[in-house]
Amino acid sequence: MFKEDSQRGAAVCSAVAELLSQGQRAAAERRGRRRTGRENKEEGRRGEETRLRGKGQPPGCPRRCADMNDIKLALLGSRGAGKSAVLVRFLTKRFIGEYASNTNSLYRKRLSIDGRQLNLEVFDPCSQQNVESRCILEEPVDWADGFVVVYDISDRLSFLNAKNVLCQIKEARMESCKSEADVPVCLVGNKQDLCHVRQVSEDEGRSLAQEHKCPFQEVSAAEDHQEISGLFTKLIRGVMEHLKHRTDRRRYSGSKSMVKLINNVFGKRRKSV
Ligand SMILES: Nc1nc2c(ncn2[C@@H]2O[C@H](COP(=O)(O)OP(=O)(O)OP(=O)(O)O)[C@@H](O)[C@H]2O)c(=O)[nH]1
Repeated sequence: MFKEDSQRGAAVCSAVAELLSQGQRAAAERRGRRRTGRENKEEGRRGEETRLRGKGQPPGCPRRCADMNDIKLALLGSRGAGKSAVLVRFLTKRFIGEYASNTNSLYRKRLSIDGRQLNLEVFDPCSQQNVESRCILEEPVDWADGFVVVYDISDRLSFLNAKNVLCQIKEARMESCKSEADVPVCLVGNKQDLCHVRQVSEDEGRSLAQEHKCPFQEVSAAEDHQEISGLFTKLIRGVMEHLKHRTDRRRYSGSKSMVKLINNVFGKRRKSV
């Protein structure tokens, strides 16, 4: 059981590290510096799908007005919790059933919320990669504006992982941006249709969300679209509000410490390359 827990923890760690490493490449592009051979190689390997667009401004600068319409979210959670299913339900209203687990995906969609045209990007990391080489962060990162943390109500370990992830996000935020409001996050208890084999009560989910002051919803990606849509819309509104009030995006140290903290929890040591 411990081994499985540690594997799941490693998977979450991998997801965050991958997210951060993508932000690192985007930050490098923004600074307009030449990328190293290693970065070019990695970029080529991952292909177009996960490539991020540079914004032409250095990390730490406030967003320009146009950028306020670019919303970036990331899904985090245990392997098999239903991250892809939840996301695809939101984006396409469909439930496909099986999703590729061995690739990272960056989904893009234009949508309108409260009369504003938004460019949404959602990063859905694969949680099965080798963690060893990925828990490394040495450059500024500036990517996700909000997080969706997903667990499976029929899998207690996935709930415990979600708890850890929420703590990491909070701690990293406090460390990097003391004066800033918490980063928008929502907690999703997926697979509500499996309530006959439930291992996590709805009250537990709700009280965890209250503890972290984030919205919570139990959903079934297999059966329902409305609740998932409502949850994402709420999160995106939160991100829009958050971006409006944010003038200083000092994610550098926060992102570094996020990886460090996650590594601490899951027993990984930082390495240099
Ligand atoms: N019964 C039920 N099954 C679901 C639901 N959502 C997802 N699943 C199933 O759970 C399995 C995992 O779903 P994914 O969306 O691939 O989970 P994931 O978190 O993206 O997994 P990784 O990509 O491996 O990290 C798939 O077989 C889905 O069909 C749900 O709401 N109800």
